[in-house]
Amino acid sequence: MAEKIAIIGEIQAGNLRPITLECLAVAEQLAENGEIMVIFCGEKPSEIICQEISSYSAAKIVWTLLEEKERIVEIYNVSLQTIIEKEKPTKILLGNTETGKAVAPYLSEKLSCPLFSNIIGLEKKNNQIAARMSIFSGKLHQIINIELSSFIMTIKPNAFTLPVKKAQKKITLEEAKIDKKVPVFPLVKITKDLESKKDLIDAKVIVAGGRGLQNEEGYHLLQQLASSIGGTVGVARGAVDLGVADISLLIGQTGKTVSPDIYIACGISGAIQHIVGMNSAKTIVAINNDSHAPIFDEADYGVVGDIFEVLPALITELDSSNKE
Ligand SMILES: Cc1cc2nc3c(=O)[nH]c(=O)nc-3n(C[C@H](O)[C@H](O)[C@H](O)COP(=O)(O)OP(=O)(O)OC[C@H]3O[C@@H](n4cnc5c(N)ncnc54)[C@H](O)[C@@H]3O)c2cc1C
Repeated sequence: MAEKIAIIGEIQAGNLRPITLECLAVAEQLAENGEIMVIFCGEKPSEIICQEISSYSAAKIVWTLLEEKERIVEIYNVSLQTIIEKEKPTKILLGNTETGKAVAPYLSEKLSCPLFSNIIGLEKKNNQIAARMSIFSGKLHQIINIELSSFIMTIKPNAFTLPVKKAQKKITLEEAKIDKKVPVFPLVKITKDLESKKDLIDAKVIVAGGRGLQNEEGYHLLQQLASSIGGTVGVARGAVDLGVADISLLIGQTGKTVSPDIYIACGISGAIQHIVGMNSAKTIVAINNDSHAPIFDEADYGVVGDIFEVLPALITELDSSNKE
């Protein structure tokens, strides 16, 4: 059977999320000479996004529009199901993101298609696929041999290198018209998260703070450091409990899972519920006044010190080197 791989694309604030390209990297590994398509549910991809996708191996983009009041999981899932039932892909790839985690189990059940989630590595030999899966909140990796021709797979953000760009080619752009049903639970209101300008999940540099921030002044220092280094602010539970930061910035078991290139943990003890959300960061720097804090077991670089002394010094140093 010829491979036909569908990727569920994600657009945020008009930009293609890196996870969509990471799914393309996986699709290229799986497809060999098969067809790859990207499906966008919600908005029409811009010309720039179409051009970007056409530089990789995708041959087709299918999109469908959802009005703001229709952007709820119930309508989103049914719309995707309709497109997939028409396109009949052999494999479906999507990010292990908040969207992906809401869609993948639904599609798996409705299409009676097995789901492999949180994949961080892949090897294909003949017709057998060995997929590395991150399980138990990242504490273990499980390797599974897949001999099925059809499946759904969610890809952990930042686990795969982006595919190599090729010369742009012509790509088919097709709108899917879908009869949307009236939702059982209508949308009341969408509230925008004003604080986090960049999504934490896609951030390459994260400056995170915990209870050690102590007060608004500590949180302000964290924001200043983030701005000096071009990073995004995240927090551990202690900072939320202090009342200085919004829960939408929480990283960990009940918060977001992040995998940035650099993670700077300021006044965070390193409880397991926090660690599971950030331990796949490439480089971890910890600043804590307790040399025995468990966060130092995870850190590549550590500073034992008071954040009210270390952060101002770091900000001054960074700002002066930024000016040079
Ligand atoms: C079911 C469950 C789910 C949870 N989910 C999450 C989650 O998703 N994310 C999460 O973060 N937590 C989560 N928690 C809470 C978690 O167990 C910890 O309580 C929490 O991570 C601790 O946050 P913290 O590091 O900010 O605070 P603390 O543990 O209080 O640590 C503060 C640290 O700051 C240091 N410090 C204090 N003052 C200074 C200073 N001036 N300079 C430098 N260092 C200083 C201290 O030495 C200490 O190490 C969860 C807990 C449960 C039970």
